[in-house]
Amino acid sequence: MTIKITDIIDVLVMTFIIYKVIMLVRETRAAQLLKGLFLILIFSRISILLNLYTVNWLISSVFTVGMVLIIVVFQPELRRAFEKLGRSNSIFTSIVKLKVQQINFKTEEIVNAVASLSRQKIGALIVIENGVGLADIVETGTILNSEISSELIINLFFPKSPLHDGAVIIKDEKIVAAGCFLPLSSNNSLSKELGTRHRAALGMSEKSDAFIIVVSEETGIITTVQNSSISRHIDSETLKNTLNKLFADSDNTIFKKITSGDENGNN
Ligand SMILES: Nc1ncnc2c1ncn2[C@@H]1O[C@H](COP(=O)(O)OP(=O)(O)OP(=O)(O)O)[C@@H](O)[C@H]1O
Repeated sequence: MTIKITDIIDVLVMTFIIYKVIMLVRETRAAQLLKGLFLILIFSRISILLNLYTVNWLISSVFTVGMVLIIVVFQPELRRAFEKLGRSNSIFTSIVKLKVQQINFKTEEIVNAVASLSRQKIGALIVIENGVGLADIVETGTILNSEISSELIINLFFPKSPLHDGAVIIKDEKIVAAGCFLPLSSNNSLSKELGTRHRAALGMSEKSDAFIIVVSEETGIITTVQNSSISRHIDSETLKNTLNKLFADSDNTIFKKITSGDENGNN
């Protein structure tokens, strides 16, 4: 006798179904009943094997009527069991919620830091890594690998801080490095009022798909740069929406759909 792959699938599916049923009815009145049904099934098989036709007929009849009775008598338990089954994807939902929280937290910390730096007119250059790796840029600065926090970002750009010169690099949930040197753009059409900080941001975006935030030391104006495109006079709300979308997009497609609005359903 050869065992086919479908036989294995068959056994696995049945094992899974039985396991699920046991888990659903465990510690309910229905558990006792299931044991009873199981015994009746065994007796039914035995009666077939021993050719006890009348006994088998009786058992089959009891079984059929029993099935109807089960549905009537155990209606509340069955309802609860199906409700439980409906909630069984709650682990998945929790993971998604956690991911949304992470994104919201990260966005909030960055936006708060940028808003504060802008108010205080402290120059800043923040690079958020996207699809293209920035290991070579990270190497030019000081490795931090710290949790993202607005206080840390503000501190790093504080004029007297040893790492305030250069760019902060953010990757996933970490501030990877600070004081990094970015490639300067040689674009001649860049406005004359924008100096080397902005030129460095543009240069970085010409070489990668990173999202770059610049805070001007002179004016406090917030500028964002991505794919060689410069957006000036960005307010906190716009930055928040852009970052939420950026982080959601860089996550996998399942999270993408759900995180298009924040936890409360607004964006
Ligand atoms: N290649 C670079 N990589 C990273 N940071 C740079 C680079 N070039 C300049 N910077 C940062 O920019 C600062 C100088 O900013 P500068 O005033 O020239 O630029 P800016 O675009 O006019 O900005 P701001 O409006 O803040 O004055 C430096 O102190 C340094 O922190």
